[in-house]
Amino acid sequence: MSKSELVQKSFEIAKERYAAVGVDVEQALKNLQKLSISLHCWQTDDVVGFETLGNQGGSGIQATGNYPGRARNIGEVQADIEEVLTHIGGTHRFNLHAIYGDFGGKPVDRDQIEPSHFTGWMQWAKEKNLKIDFNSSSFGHPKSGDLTLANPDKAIRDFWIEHTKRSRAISEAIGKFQNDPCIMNLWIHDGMKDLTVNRLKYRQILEQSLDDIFATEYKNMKDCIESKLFGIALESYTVGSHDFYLGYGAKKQKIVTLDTGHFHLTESVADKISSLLLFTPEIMLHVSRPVRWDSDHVVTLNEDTIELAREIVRADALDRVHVGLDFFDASINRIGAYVIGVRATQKAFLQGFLEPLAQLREYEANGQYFERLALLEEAKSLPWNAVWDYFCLSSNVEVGEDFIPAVQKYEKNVTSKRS
Ligand SMILES: C[C@H](O)[C@H](O)[C@@H](O)C(=O)CO
Ligand SMILES: [Mn+2]
Repeated sequence: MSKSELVQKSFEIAKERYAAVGVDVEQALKNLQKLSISLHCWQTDDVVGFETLGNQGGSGIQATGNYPGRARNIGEVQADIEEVLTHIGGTHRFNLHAIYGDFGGKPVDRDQIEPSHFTGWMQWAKEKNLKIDFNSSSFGHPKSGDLTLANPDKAIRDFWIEHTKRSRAISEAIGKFQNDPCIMNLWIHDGMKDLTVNRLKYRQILEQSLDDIFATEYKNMKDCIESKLFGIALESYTVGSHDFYLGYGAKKQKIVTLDTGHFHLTESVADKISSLLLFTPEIMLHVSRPVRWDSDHVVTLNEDTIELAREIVRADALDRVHVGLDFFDASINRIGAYVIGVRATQKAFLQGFLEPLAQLREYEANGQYFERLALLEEAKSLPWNAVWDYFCLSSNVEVGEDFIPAVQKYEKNVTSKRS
């Protein structure tokens, strides 16, 4: 029997097995097909970008590793993303940072960026059937320091306010061009290495900066605000903490971004979904994998990711949740990193779509908690992977580990030749 016949046969059996617990597999496949994941540009080149002045690094984040083949220009980022797309089913988005503009070799400072620096990206994305999301970039610049939008120094603060306003205008232009809202994320590293006696003051300044930035209403972009627990060399205090942005988001109806690497390791990000859905308009996710800290490891199919996906499906909130990735591992094949991360995220959602929810909820309503736990446990080993293989087969992408040689081939022919 050929591999595809085997996949087909296993799928038919899985379908029956799932039907027995009240799950419609065809519907689950449709849902998975609709799940659009925003591929972050920064795994291609270790968050360096293409500014002529150069990204200085630092500002609380750090890509570690020196695996060969980093993308060195826009053409290489695009080629790498195109390669990634050949290994994943579904239709996806592309998440661009402001430092990845096409600056034509000119020194364009961050308070000077314009939509014209991103028209090439828009054109490319249209050709590749991708929608673009956007991010302001406040890190890795001579004016980044420890404080940007929360800086008491008006000149520095105004520089970053201008950058962020321009990032919103660029997002608006992108959204208009692609006839689909561009989701713009705002993350700043602002904080203190050591103890501060001015926690309130910096947060007051940040609130004022955000009010100024968000004063212009746009129709074709949506604002997201991303908190963080701490950054490297900014361990004692983060101005934009989760409480801060949760409060701001609820008050001003902004989208709160949940980066799964930005919380205490024993904190459940999945548990936050239902609360945010009640008080904020939508949710943006940065799916990541923290190992001991916000290490930005490649997403894998672990308990945290599965539980996060399940909570979104259980809340029937896919139309209010934007799923993006955020990892940057420079120690392994970067294209492989994307493929593993996207596929793991898709698998997690597929498991959510295949959950025997009606039966579980019936048990819960009846107070049958043994039965609920038993079915939750059994559901883990229902043949979801047969459905996954079928999704890959019918999406014309490699089934199972077959993507490994395909990624190796691109490495041999393309990325290994980059110096
Ligand atoms: C490069 C991204 O903006 C960055 O990863 C941010 O989203 C973040 O998570 C910082 O830790
Ligand atoms: Mn993030």
